[in-house]
Formats: sequence, structure tokens, C-alpha cells
Amino acid sequence: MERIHVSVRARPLSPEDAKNSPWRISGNSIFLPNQTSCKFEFDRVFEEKCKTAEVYLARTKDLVAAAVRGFNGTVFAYGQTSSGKTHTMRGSASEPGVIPLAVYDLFKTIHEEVDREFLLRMSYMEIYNEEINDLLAPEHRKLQIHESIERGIFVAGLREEIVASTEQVLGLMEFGESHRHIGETNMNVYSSRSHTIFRMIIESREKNEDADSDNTCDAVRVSVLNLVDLAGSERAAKTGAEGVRLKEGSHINKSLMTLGTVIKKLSEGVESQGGHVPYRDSKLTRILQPALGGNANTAIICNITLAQTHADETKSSLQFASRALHVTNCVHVNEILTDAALLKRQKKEIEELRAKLLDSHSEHLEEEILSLRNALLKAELERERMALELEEEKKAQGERERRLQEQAKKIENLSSMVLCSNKNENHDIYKKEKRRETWCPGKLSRETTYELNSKDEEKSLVKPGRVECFSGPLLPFEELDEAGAVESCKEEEHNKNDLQEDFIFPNPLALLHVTSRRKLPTRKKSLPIVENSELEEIQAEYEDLLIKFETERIMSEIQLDYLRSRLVEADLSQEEKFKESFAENKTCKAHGCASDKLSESEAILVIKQLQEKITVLEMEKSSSQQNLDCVIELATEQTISAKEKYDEVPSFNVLCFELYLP
Ligand SMILES: Nc1ncnc2c1ncn2[C@@H]1O[C@H](COP(=O)(O)OP(=O)(O)OP(=O)(O)O)[C@@H](O)[C@H]1O
Repeated sequence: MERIHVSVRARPLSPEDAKNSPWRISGNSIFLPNQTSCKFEFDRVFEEKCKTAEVYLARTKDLVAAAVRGFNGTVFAYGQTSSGKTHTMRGSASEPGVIPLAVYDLFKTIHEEVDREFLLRMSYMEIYNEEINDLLAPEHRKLQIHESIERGIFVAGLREEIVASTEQVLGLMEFGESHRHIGETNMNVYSSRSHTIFRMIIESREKNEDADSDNTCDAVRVSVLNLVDLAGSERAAKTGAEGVRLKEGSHINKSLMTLGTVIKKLSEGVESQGGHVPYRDSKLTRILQPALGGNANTAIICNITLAQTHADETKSSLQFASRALHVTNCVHVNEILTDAALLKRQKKEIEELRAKLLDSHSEHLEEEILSLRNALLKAELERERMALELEEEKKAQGERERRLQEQAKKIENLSSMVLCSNKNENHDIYKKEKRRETWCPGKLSRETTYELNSKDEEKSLVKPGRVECFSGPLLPFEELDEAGAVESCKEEEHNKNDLQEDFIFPNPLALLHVTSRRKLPTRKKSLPIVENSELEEIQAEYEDLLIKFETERIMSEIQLDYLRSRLVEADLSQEEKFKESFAENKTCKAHGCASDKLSESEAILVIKQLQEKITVLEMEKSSSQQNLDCVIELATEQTISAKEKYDEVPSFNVLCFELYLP
């Protein structure tokens, strides 16, 4: 970004005007001493005595040099009429202006550029009453402005003379000046009535002695150097313009006002904010568009007069110049590529991009490797952390298992002590006299039942397995073997089925339930952890067992009573049937009933059959009695054992609780 360079040049004053001048110049600032707010700062301020060469050197010389290198450049003089614009830009024979100085410098610089070859063209045009006239071809009038991608903004039909020397240029310039509109006003005898644009088009390319060399570039740089002498703003009252001059002055003022608006907009940053800049409102601003906020180095020379009578116009010119200080341009080299140059350029760019790509790719790979290494390091750290945690967990688990084993062992020892004691006591209990008499509240007395059983035992051919099953010492229910329990259950089931052929028990499942208790797991042995809550559970379980045993005992007694009653009923029934049959036979014999064919031998046969039935019933009764006795005995034994164990539980609980105390 390049800011517009603004300098101020004050024209010489007459001694009388110098005395009355309200303006003061100090360094690069100019101000009105009696108005503190009216002070302007510029890049340069040239006082009356300064020569044009000094003005040229201040900035224009650099622009010319840049134009040779391919940068566009524009210098224009701005100011009210008779302020010295033409004097500054064109000059005179005794004091050449900026344009001849630039032309001279341009050719000088070109000749110094030994590595490049140049092609220079010049054009000269004026904007008169908003019409573009070609000063090098006076017949070319009212030219139009066009715009294209290749050429940008250009004036169609404008003659561009190829020039090769300063003299040639200056000669053409003289020719153009001869066709420029100049008029006499009250303020200037030779007043410019049009804006003139002197243009140098500079094309150059590298000198190419070896056409096949890849190191050479056929790119053509094209730059435009505009040196503009604007018409001066004027007030008709002062210039005394009438008729044509008044019309010229109107167009001049209108276009200068548009230029002022464009500069104002640009200085406010309207263009960068996407706002509208009215370049098209005048031919001048349209042609100078690249120089105003575009691709050009631009310098403004603001010509002023310090005379008291033109203080307002001077103030207005300084305000315009001050705004221009805030306008920036974007400058770059303009190059045109031929096909060959384009191919070479593209080849070169491809090589450069390939090199960059390789660099960036290698950088990318290095970054990727670095990130992967970091990720690997993180993963290893995480793995080590997890391994440590696992090791600690294993240790803790081992410690827990060890403690559990110790506690289980202690509990088992205590439990076995308790159970051994039960075993011994159970064994003693088995050896004691049977307590069935206390369990028989039914209709039959124990003696009666015992007598029946003892009689039946002698006659009975049926030997239920239950008798063999309970022939050994009765084990505590916790230690009963499951296989033995299953076998016993099967035998018991078999015997029960035999019994049930003729008898219907009130609740056969009650017996099975009693034997099923043997299937309970040995809780003490499998108990891994004994806690207070589990001790409470053991107590509750013992209580449940007591209740169940008590229930089963009551059920057994009920069944026993029921069977006894059935036996008695069966005995009575048999006796009655025998009596009835005997009576019937006797009656038949006494009445001599011819129809009755029963003989005495048949009666005996019936009696025998009945007796056999009685025998079978008695056997079955005996078997049932034995079975029930076994059940009762088992229930009794287990109830006693459970009670004893339950009595042992408090002390056992205390022992277990003490195991958990640290
Ligand atoms: N710095 C200067 N030194 C000597 N003479 C000057 C200087 N500036 C201007 N003049 C003289 O002042 C007169 C008017 O100058 P000039 O024509 O350049 O004004 P201008 O701004 O171009 O006016 P216009 O806008 O009407 O064309 C000329 O005679 C010129 O020689």
C-alpha cells in the first residue's frame, strides 16, 4: 500500500501581495496565524523561491524510476487558476517543468538499464468541456473511454507515438500544446481551459541474447506514467468569464469538484468498505481512476498563491490536498506475458511450487512423526500406570483372599467343633430309648400300635427300605450327603408308592418334604464369610427349621392318626362282612332256600379270602406304621438337633464376631 504523496508549491507574489499575505509557512506546514484551526501539514511545502527542479526531485523523480521498473505513476498539479500549475508541469525554456524533467530522466534511466530493452510510446490528450481530444492527432476528438481486462481503462483511438528520445517527446509535446485550448481571462493571459494528460507508456523486457535459455524470462513489463496539468478552478466574478469562457469554467469546476469528491471518498475509506466512489462522474476521474486508489504511485502538487485576495481559494485547495494525504494505492508491477514467456514462467513456477511442496511435505511428515511419538509415549505411560494399578489390585486381592481363608478356616474349625458335638449327641440320642410314645396323641395308644407292629413284623413279607435307611446313626441335617439323600428319597418314594396303592394319605408331600431337607447344602462348610448379618440369617434359618420340623411333626401325627383310624375301620368292616356272610349262609340253610346254591365249602372259601384280605391290610398297616415311625423318629431327632444347635448359636455368634474384631 502506497499513500499519495502531496506537496504544496506556492507561486511567487508581487511585493504588494507579499506584504498582505495572511499565510505563513513553517517547514512542511502552512497556516493562518490569526486562525489556529487553519493549519495544514504536507509531505513537502515549497515556498515561492523554490525551483521546479526541486519540486521534481521531491517525489516525481522516484515515480519516473518506478515507472521504468514497471510501476504505474501519476503526478498532477492541482490548484486555482493562475496558481502556477502549467508553470510547474510544463515550465518554460528557462525553467523546465516536471514533464520535460521526467522525460529527460526517463530516457536517462532507460539508457542506464543495460539488461532490459524498452519500447516507449507517448500520448497527449486534453479534456475540454468533458470531451477527450487527442493533442497528437487534432482530428481525433471526442474520444471515448473503455475498459478491458488486458488494457484496463483506456481511451479508444488515442494516438500513441513511439518515441526514442527526449527531443522527440518534447517535440511532440510542443505539437500537442499547439492544439491545446488556452484562453485569456482576467487572471491569466494564458489560462488553461482544459485538463491535459501527458502519458508515457513504458514497455520493457529482459535483453535475451540466448533465446533458448531457461534462465531468461520473456515477460513484458508495461507501465504508464501520467503527468497531468489540470485546469484551475476559478470564480467567474474574478476571471470575468463570459460566454465560452464561462462554459469552460463551469466544466472545469464541475470536473474538479468530482475529483475533490473522489479524493474525499477515498480518504474516508469508502471504497475499502464497499462504498461507491463516483469515478464515472467526470472524464478526468475516470481516466485517472488507476491513480486514485488504484495501481499507481501518485503524487499531487498543489499549487497555491499566498495572496490575501485568494485566501479562500487557497484554503479550499489546501483542504483538497490535505484529504489526498489519506488516500492509499495498491501498487504492483504490470507484466504482459507472451505465450513463450507464459510457458517459461509457468515452468519456473511449477518448479518452485514442487520444491515448496517437498519442503512442506517433509515438514508435514516430521510433524506427523512427532505427534505419533508423543502419542506412543502417552500410551506407554498409561500402560505403566495401569500395570501398577493392576499389581496393587492383585496384592489387595491376595490379601483379601488370605484373610478370608483364615477366617473361613477359623469358622470351619468352630463349626466342626459344634457339629462334632452334635454328632456325638445325636449318636447318643439314637442309642436312647425311642420317644415315640410322646409323639402319638392319636386314637391308638403306643402299646396297641406296638403290639400290632410286633405281630405284623413276624408276618410281614414287606420290608420297607426306610428301616435300613435309618439303621445307622442319625447325622445332623447339615452334613447329610446329597447322593445318599437322593437314594434315600428314591427308596422312600418307592415304598410310599407301594403303600399308596390302597391308602390315601392326607398329604404325602409332607414325608417327601421331610426327606428333602437332607438336600440342603452344608452351610457351615461352604460359608466363605460370616458377618453379623449372616449370623442373624443363621439364627433365622434355625428358627425356620424349628417351625418346619414342628409343622412336619404335627402333619406326621395327623397322618398317623388318620392311618390308625383307617386300620380300625378296616378291622371293623372285615368283621361285619364276615358276620353278615355267615348270617346269610345260616339263614339260607335254615329256610332251605332252593334258589341258594351256596354250599358250606364256598362259605369257607369266602372266609379264607376275607382273612387273606385282612392279612394284607394288616401288613400294609404295619408297613405304614413303620414308615411313619421312621419319619417321626427322624423329625424328632432333627428337631432335637436343631434345638441344640440353636442353643449353641449365641456363643457361636460371639465367636464369629470376635474373629472380625481387629
Ligand atoms: N513559481 C513560479 N515562478 C515564476 N513564475 C510563476 C510561477 N508560478 C506561476 N508563475 C507565473 O504565473 C503565471 C500563471 O501561471 P500558470 O499559467 O502556470 O498558472 P496556472 O495555474 O496554470 O493557471 P491556469 O489554471 O489558468 O492555467 C504564469 O505567467 C507563470 O509564469
